[in-house]
Formats: sequence, structure tokens, C-alpha cells
Amino acid sequence: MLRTGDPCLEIEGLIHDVGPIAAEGGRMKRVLAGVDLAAHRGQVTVLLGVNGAGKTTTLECAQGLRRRTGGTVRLLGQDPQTASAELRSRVGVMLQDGGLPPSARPLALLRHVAGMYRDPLPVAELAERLGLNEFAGTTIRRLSGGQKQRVALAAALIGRPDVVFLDEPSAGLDPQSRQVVFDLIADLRTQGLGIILTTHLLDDAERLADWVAILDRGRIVAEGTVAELLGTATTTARRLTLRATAGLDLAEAFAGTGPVDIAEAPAGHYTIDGELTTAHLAALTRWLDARGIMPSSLELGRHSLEDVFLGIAEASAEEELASTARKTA
Ligand SMILES: Nc1ncnc2c1ncn2[C@@H]1O[C@H](COP(=O)(O)OP(=O)(O)OP(=O)(O)O)[C@@H](O)[C@H]1O
Repeated sequence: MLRTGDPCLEIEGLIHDVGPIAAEGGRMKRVLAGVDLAAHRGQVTVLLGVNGAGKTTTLECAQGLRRRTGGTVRLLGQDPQTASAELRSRVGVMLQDGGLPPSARPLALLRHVAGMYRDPLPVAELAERLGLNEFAGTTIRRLSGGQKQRVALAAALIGRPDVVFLDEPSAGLDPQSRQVVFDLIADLRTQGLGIILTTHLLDDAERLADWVAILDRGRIVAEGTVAELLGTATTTARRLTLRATAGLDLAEAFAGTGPVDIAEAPAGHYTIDGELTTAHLAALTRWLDARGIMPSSLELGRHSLEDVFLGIAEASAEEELASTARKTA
């Protein structure tokens, strides 16, 4: 996909070391090992990775909240570590644990934050959109995780930023609030904001992302649109699941087609894996028809981002094992 819109964030070779770590013999730990990432205006860029992959650290280095050990970061054209107050006012940030003052009430807090900007969004409008009025009189400390999350999102957006960082924006949200937040993110994208968000939820990435970068052990291991990432999986096995009478000799059904792996577990639940084509489907249904067997279900599995993600995570874990084995040999 052509990435349209000006780049709002350009990261090259980002390295971040932490430590010294006492538990590791006083050694430094490399948390980011050369991250390259670009985010553009008018797009949602999703940084996807398992717990501990380095997502939050990448965001914090991108915002200048952590000093990097190496590499370059340009946020709206400036180095965030030495950025002007003017740059900061153009960046919205929603951190993972909110960072909200516990004794404040949501609307008073938002009015206060709005007062720091030259041209803030109307507080009432944002509060209405994010459903904050339901708990306007409650102090932040008494709000649920999802309610705090919505207040934190409002605070990140109130200054009409050009770029917004959202760390796990859907964490703790019920399905309805999640939809509200996702719709808002989609609107912000249409308005030309650059949105960079982290998640470990594949569903979030599939629903929101214009561009996905998969982070694993401090490195970007794959990136592209969701379609492109799924495209990389089309050459790998696809799965057919069938529920029918127990004990069928399905190998016979596929005798004239390309090779497949067939498993039956539990009885009557079959999975057929392989490079499946319409010829496999035709062979199976012909074989069933000839025996008068009507399956109770027959489903062709589509690839999901989960397949891609799990494949990458597995390959990376194997690589790490091999490298540890080499070091200890
Ligand atoms: N100051 C620090 N001292 C020691 N280890 C650290 C420090 N900061 C980060 N780490 C480690 O760096 C790794 C990356 O952390 P980070 O919070 O960026 O991951 P993440 O992908 O955001 O994970 P999560 O999804 O759990 O938030 C983790 O293993 C974390 O424990």
C-alpha cells in the first residue's frame, strides 16, 4: 500500500538500553534493538506485540519521555528529546495507566487541560461523544478502568493535536465503549490526524489499522497493511474443518488431490490442513455425496492476523533458542 499523508513520526535504528539490572549480574538490558518505524498523517499505525515486546518503550522514546541509547527519532520533524513547547502542544498522549490526578473530577480536569491550549476542542462536545457525563461527578480514583481510559483519551485529544499516541486504548473497555472509542479514532483519522497506537489484541489491529508493525523482542519483525500481512500467509497451510460421522477414512477422499494432513479429534471432528484448492473441496463433497454423508458443519478457515502473528512469534522463539544454544555451546 502507498502510505499517503506526510510522515508525522520517523524512527530509525532506535536502541534503548535499561539497567544495570541487579538480577542479571549488573548488566544492561537491550529493550529496543534497532526499531525502524514510520507513521503518517491520516492513518492509524498500530504497533502490535506480545507483553514485553517493547511497545510502550518505543512510544515513550518517540515522545521524548525516555532518552534513547541510539538511533534517530523525528516527531513532526523535530527530535522529541529537545523539542519545543510548541511541538508538545501538537502531540496528544494517552499513557497506559492514564496518569490522571486521582482526586480530580473528569470534566473539571478536562476544562483545566483545555485551558492550557490556544484552541481546544469544546469540553462538552468531547464529554458527550465519549459518554463522560454519566460519571461527571465522580472522582477519578473511583472510576472503573474503562471510564478512566475514556477520560484519558479525552485529555489526549482536547488540544486538537496533529499526532496522538494511544497506549493500549481498548484496555478495560466494555464492547460498547470500545466501539465508541474505535469510531472516534476512525473520525480522527479522517480529519488527518496521525494516530499511533499499541495493542496486543489482534482484533484491534484488524479493525483499526492502516499500517501494522509487529514488534518482537525489541525489533520490528514484519510490517504492512493487514491485507499485506495476511497475503504473506496465503502460501502457508489453510484449514478445512468438518463435523460428520466418526471414523471416516478421509484420506481416501483426497487420494487424487494434493497432499493434506488429516486429523480426527475428538471423534467426528476432522481437520484437514494443506494447500487447499477448489479441487480438494470438490473431491471431499463428491466423496461424501457418494456415501450419502451429510456433514453437520463444513468450514474453510480463513487466515487471520493471528496466524501471521503466531507464525512470527514461533519463528522468533526458535531463533532465540538456537542463538542461546550457540552461545552456551
Ligand atoms: N526500566 C526498566 N528496567 C528493566 N526492564 C525494563 C525497564 N523498562 C522496560 N523494561 C523491560 O523492557 C521490555 C519491554 O517493555 P515494554 O513495557 O516496552 O513492553 P510492552 O510491549 O509495552 O509490553 P506490555 O504489552 O506488557 O505493556 C520488558 O521486558 C520490560 O520488562
